[in-house]
Amino acid sequence: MTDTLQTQIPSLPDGVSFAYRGDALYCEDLPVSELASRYGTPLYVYGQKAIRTAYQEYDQAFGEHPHSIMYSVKANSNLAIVNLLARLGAGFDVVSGGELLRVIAAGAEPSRVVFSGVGKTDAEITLALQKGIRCFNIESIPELEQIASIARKMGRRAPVSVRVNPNVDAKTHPYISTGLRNNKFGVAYEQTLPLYRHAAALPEIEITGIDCHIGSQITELSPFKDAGEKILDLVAKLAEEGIVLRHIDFGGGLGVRYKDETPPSRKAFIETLLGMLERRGMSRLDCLIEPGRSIVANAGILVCSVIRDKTGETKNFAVVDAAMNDMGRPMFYQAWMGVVPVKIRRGDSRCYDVVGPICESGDWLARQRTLCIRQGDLLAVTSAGAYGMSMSSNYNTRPRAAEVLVSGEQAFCIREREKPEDLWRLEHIPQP
Ligand SMILES: Cc1ncc(COP(=O)(O)O)c(C=O)c1O
Ligand SMILES: N[C@@H](CCCC[NH3+])C(=O)O
Repeated sequence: MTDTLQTQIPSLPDGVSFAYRGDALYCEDLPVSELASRYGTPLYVYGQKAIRTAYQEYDQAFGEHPHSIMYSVKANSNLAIVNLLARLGAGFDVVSGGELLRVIAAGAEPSRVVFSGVGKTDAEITLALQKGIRCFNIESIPELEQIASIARKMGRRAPVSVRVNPNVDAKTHPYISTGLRNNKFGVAYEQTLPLYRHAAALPEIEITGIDCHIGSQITELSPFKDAGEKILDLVAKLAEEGIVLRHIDFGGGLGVRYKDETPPSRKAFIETLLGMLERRGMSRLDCLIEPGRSIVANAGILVCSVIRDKTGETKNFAVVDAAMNDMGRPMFYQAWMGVVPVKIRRGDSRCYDVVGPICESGDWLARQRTLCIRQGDLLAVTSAGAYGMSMSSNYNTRPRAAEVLVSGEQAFCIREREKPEDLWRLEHIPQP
């Protein structure tokens, strides 16, 4: 039962905002244990320095090349994080009217927003036209017709860029792969040129660019190169026909280290994109990217408390107060998330499955981890800044966690912990 003596400092995926000082985990200049006692658990903690650094690495890698970094809001849509990125100069990739209103509420300019998604409703298209977004990334021919018809009625011209499905394997989890022919996303490669020709003939449509996004958590450059070259072939063919684009949007998708992945650096990723443009003499094109995970994943942790140390017949369970409703990635994608102690304990360690209190066997955060813990100890799920809080739910009437943004020695509560009564606030009992 007793394994090894846990004395080593666990490795963290990215040391920008999070590091151990002695035995204690810190977010920038604050001990995470102090944040947990101040705000309770489960608690999302984000380091602003990691977000800032990631954004600036992208920005600097572009050098003088005209570019826009359109942060993909779905990764982490907290107003404070969107606001921080807006102040750094980011634009935004949104996929719903809600996300559009959210970025405007956070202080972003609608003219710096691109709107992606296969199912934009009439109400969302109307809202986006009223607000004056930078462009729609259109994903089908019927969507083009619908946007044109709404723009006509409003007496507007709609800026559009076509999201192309290049039929390229992103070599990632099938649920987060989006650029294969059988995925629902984008316009089929072969249909793209006829669609542009048709769009160019519509007076309500203003063609601005071309777009592709082939998936998420991509850890090699080759899928980006394969997709990029195919898109640039289209740009060249369009130019021959007199359809001149202003921008090319290579989408997001750059992976991060959760465990031992070695994704390309942000710099290498951008150099690859710019290299492709230069080789084709297309350097005048404004270059857009839509990163989400690679800006926020390693800028956040999810702090939880051990409720029970439950020794099973065949397994030990560390039952914690965070669950699949707080962090769904393990359940959705069998994703490996790091789990580290907030204060390192010296002593005998055992092998645990780290699980939540929800009534589902899929409610696990990590499996087979060697930990030295006691009831009441704090653990941190690492790399939790992306697709954590933004995918959370209230399943089992569990109030969502609080969120805190740390800057040096200062912590700011950027979302209060929900109260149970918040959860039924919109519900009504019919009168008998
Ligand atoms: C259209 C679009 N752009 C950008 C992103 C951001 O992807 P990532 O978080 O992998 O950078 C996504 C999500 O995969 C997306 O669907
Ligand atoms: N939710 C996914 C990423 C999806 C990207 C959306 N296009 C994840 O947690 O890995």
